[in-house]
Amino acid sequence: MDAAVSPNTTMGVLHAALVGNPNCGKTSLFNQLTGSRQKVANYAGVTVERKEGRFTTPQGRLVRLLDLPGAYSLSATSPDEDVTRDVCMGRHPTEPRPELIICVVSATNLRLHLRFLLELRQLGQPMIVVLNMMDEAAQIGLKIDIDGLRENLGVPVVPAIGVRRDGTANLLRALDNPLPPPPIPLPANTDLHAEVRQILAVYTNEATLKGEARADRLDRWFLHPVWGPAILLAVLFVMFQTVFAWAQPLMDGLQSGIGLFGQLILKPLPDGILHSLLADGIIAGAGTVIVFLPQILILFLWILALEESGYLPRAAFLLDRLMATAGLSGRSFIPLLSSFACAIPGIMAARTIQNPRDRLVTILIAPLMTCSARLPVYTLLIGAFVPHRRVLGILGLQGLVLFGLYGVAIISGVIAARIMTRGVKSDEHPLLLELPPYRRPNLRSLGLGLWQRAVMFLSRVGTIIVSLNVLLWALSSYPLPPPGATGAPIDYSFAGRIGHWMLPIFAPIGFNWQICVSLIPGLAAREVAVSALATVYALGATEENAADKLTPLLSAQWSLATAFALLAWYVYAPQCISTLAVMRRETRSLKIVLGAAAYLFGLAYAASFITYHLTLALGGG
Ligand SMILES: Nc1nc2c(ncn2[C@@H]2O[C@H](COP(=O)(O)OP(=O)(O)OP(=O)(O)O)[C@@H](O)[C@H]2O)c(=O)[nH]1
Ligand SMILES: [Mg+2]
Repeated sequence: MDAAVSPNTTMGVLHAALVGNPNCGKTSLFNQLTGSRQKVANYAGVTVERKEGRFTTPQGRLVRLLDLPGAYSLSATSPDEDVTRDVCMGRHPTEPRPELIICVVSATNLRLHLRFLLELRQLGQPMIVVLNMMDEAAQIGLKIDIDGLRENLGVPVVPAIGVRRDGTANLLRALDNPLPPPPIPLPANTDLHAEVRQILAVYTNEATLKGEARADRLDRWFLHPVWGPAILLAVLFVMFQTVFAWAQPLMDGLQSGIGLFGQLILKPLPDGILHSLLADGIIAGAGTVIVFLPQILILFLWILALEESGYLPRAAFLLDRLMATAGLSGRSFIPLLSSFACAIPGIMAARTIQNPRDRLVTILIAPLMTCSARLPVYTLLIGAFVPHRRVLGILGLQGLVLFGLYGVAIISGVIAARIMTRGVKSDEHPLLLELPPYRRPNLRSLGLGLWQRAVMFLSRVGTIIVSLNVLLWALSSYPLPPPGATGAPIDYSFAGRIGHWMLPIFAPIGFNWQICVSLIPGLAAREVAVSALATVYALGATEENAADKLTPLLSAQWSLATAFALLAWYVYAPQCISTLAVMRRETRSLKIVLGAAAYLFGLAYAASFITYHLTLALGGG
């Protein structure tokens, strides 16, 4: 291959960076090479910050590899692309200029991706070109003269398949060679577009490929002005129906498993502090939250499958009009959509938005998008208060209410954004959203994604949720009631007292003191509100195993108005501290964060107040 230069790097660590257009498979290659599990999805703008990994080539060369956000050019205009430009040009404050640029292009999208490749080539840095997605190129009959391309570009070119385990073999071999010499830059006034056309004509059979692409056929349905929105609505609808319908048997199984496990552990223990800690603090707390694992996984199964399918940017395109009503552009769609899993990646994904005003408004309304940690609270209350009934023969009422809660949150987000932007249309560039290819989700990566989610959820339960619950258990058990006291012991405890102190503030919106207590640990993680309720009710109850019966207990003790008011609270309340912390990091302003917390609390209080009194007036007392 090419002549060797800079032999010193063959001894030490080679410092390389993956650079290329969005969605060409950089992170997939990064994960394959380094064994990491960074997020991969089929739309532009998934990676928004640089990630580092290390690996060793077959010949034992140590490589430090950077995965960078995708970019369309080196004249970046959004915060995520800034990182890529700065690293490539050696201007990054903490990251030295990489010795080797691994330029990734999608073989199926050369017309777009080659332009950035030619721009990178002008940097005069050692470079290897990876032609990724060769499997899809083969499927559509696209042929590329790799040797010819290598000669034309003056840099090594290797084919790759980012989603196959052996798909990086050629790249690994190329990395074992001495560093290639830097390419000779084209004359400064070269028309890069003309150059791309020339390369395509000479080295590929692109012009001879016939027939309408599958994407165009599908887009005629999915982007149709009438069918498009109807399909989108149907997809979301089915999604929420299945969250209840498919999860129920699994949840019942888990519930009985946890019940049995509890009995097994608790039976030999005498009554006392240890028994109460285990039964009311840990098993009641963790058990009530773990039961929601199936629902969370079903929701994520949908999210992961949709992310891989290529449908999401189409949905963004359909909703561009709705976004314009809010004064935003379709570019805010993906950050907002990511917030349905969790607001934290959603707020970070706002880095892909160029316009600072749009970026800020998107960050401010991201917490209104229903994150998955709210699901346990929603389904606990829906399970307790909404009858398990069918509407119109096929639709489950519970799934319908859940769909409604998500809908209300989205509409509120649109209204809030409209107020913040004062309805002034965004001057963000018109939505030039790249429509990725449609792709059947890969079962292995779906399984892996779900596994990761399950591990994350369970480790959250095992760490933050259990510790907060044990703390709450202690606060709810001590101090012990004075001798001769007549009320329930929890009334005399710290938590009981705190709950009673908070009551005057929250009584007007229908909350009882138990709910007030659960709101505090819920600030750290929303699911804890559920486990906290379980603990507070278990300690307040006289019968055994009160925790298994949280659902019937709530439906017996709370009014419908209280339950609906709490649901309304959770639609709006800024419950999770980590979200506020990320907001602070991304906006670099405490004032903005405090403002966001204040507006969300205000909204939550007002919504609960209205819901409570409206339900009471309609006879839901
Ligand atoms: N069929 C096929 N799909 C691939 C290949 N490499 C990546 N993908 C898919 O392409 C999509 C994009 O992959 P990513 O690795 O997230 O792309 P990226 O370049 O990191 O994207 P950004 O972070 O947005 O810049 C995902 O759906 C991957 O599963 C490949 O070689 N073949
Ligand atoms: Mg990426």
